[in-house]
Amino acid sequence: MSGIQKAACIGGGVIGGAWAARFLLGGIDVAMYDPHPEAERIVGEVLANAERAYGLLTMAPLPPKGKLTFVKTIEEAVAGADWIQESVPERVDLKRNVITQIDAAADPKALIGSSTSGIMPTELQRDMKHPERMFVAHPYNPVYLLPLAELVGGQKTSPETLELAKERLAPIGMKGVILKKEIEAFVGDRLLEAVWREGLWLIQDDICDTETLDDVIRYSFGMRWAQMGMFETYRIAGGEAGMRHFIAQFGPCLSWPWTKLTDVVDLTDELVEKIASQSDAQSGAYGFRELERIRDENLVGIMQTLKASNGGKGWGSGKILADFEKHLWAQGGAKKEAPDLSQPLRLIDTKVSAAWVDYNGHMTEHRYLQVFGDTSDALLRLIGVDFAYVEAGHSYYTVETHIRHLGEAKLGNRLYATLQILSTDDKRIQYFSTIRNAETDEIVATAEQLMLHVDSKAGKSVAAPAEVLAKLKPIADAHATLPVPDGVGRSVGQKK
Ligand SMILES: NC(=O)C1=CN([C@@H]2O[C@H](COP(=O)(O)OP(=O)(O)OC[C@H]3O[C@@H](n4cnc5c(N)ncnc54)[C@H](O)[C@@H]3O)[C@@H](O)[C@H]2O)C=CC1
Ligand SMILES: C[N+](C)(C)CC(=O)CC(=O)[O-]
Repeated sequence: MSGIQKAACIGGGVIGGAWAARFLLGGIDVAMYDPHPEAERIVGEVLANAERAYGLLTMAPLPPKGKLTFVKTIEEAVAGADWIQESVPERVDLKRNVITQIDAAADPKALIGSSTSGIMPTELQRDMKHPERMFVAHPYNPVYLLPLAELVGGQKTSPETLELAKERLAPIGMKGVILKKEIEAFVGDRLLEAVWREGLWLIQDDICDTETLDDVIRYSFGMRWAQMGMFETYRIAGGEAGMRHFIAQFGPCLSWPWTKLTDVVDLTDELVEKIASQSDAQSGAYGFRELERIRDENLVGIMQTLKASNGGKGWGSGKILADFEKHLWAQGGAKKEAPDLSQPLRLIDTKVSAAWVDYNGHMTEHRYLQVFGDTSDALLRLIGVDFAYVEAGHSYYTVETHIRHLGEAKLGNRLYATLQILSTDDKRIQYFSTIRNAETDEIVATAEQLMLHVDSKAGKSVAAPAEVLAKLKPIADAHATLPVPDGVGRSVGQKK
């Protein structure tokens, strides 16, 4: 995957700020131009929320954060950038002027994406000298979490540009979807606007208020849409007879008078006030950034669940997350220094996130196992048992775990985990992991575990190959000289 080396963001509001966060957390330096007097504060707040969300999203090693520079002109921003993202307000004249200015100053090979929600790229590239490298890269809010960018070319965009854009987005965890033709509002916003238009009528006509309308979405089809789209969902809704039956049954409803679809409600001051005050009653108890954080935690939870779906292969946005993590591990793993074998291996650094805390106000039981599991995975990667190894049909499975809870971990506590190998043979690894509070170094929990090397297709244990054992042996030999940790061999309820 050949990625972006340096990005420029022109416009740093809701979307430009979140693009910057996506780039920076992907390890890419960003030059930002936005004349707003508070641009630095606004982008800083978006970045803080994005960092918090990534901390919850993944244990994979993120690259060192890119450097963010605020500059005074478009020319300064685009200098040396190979991806330029325009995110200025949605006005054709303004966007066209800004894009023409970018075009004049940028390297002719740099890609120029526009965040526009609906303007055709042909309109935007009209006055450019190098229009072949300009396209729409329409993201979804929050750009740093939602992986999609609709890639739309105009009449003068080259097909190679769209393919290259797709390729460059992949290493930062994004999925570029190339549309076959340009159309106003692309695919996503055409669908969203149809739903929004109908929603506005339902409020205007006092059928429901904003809260009821949102409840209808989030308790029903909103949940479906997070994991399957419209057509896959309706295929299932057609029962055993599938899509043809679904269309035969529900297709005729489309011409019943259920909907006002193409009529646009008149957004009078009165209607705007009605919607705004209903929305205040619904969500006004939360501040804006607080609502963003709640949204981010929910999105993270959904993506993590989808990552575990489909027999662990990942599904939808969870598959994109799994692929992103593979990339991060491959990158981060390659840069790792040789481990210090003279002591237990420090393999995991993490933080207690809001989603990990239970009704007792501290880290809940199963998250300990998650940290210990991640520690085991880190050992496996160290000895060459990585994604490619597992995909090829072999792995290590955990067959026994004994966890002792010795301290408390509270929300936001930084933790680290070390691992000491106790014994090995060609099939088994017995080891002892310790989670400590990174600020106080106090032990929070320990786990003694046993893993077995398996042929996952045959479903039975087999000896690990020589190349894995060769990487394991020096660690096991070095750890055999360390004192046996306190707690090894303990059973439940046993006195010291
Ligand atoms: N807000 C959303 O949900 C989404 C917005 N978009 C698109 O992203 C673009 C930006 O929208 P938002 O971020 O929501 O707007 P915004 O109003 O939050 O941000 C626009 C930013 O552009 C800056 N700006 C104005 N003139 C400028 C110029 N000449 N050069 C550089 N910066 C300039 C403003 O100071 C402001 O910070 C629009 O094209 C919009 O359609 C796309 C997807 C979702
Ligand atoms: C409201 N909007 C048209 C700017 C929304 C988008 O373009 C995409 C999104 O994030 O919903």
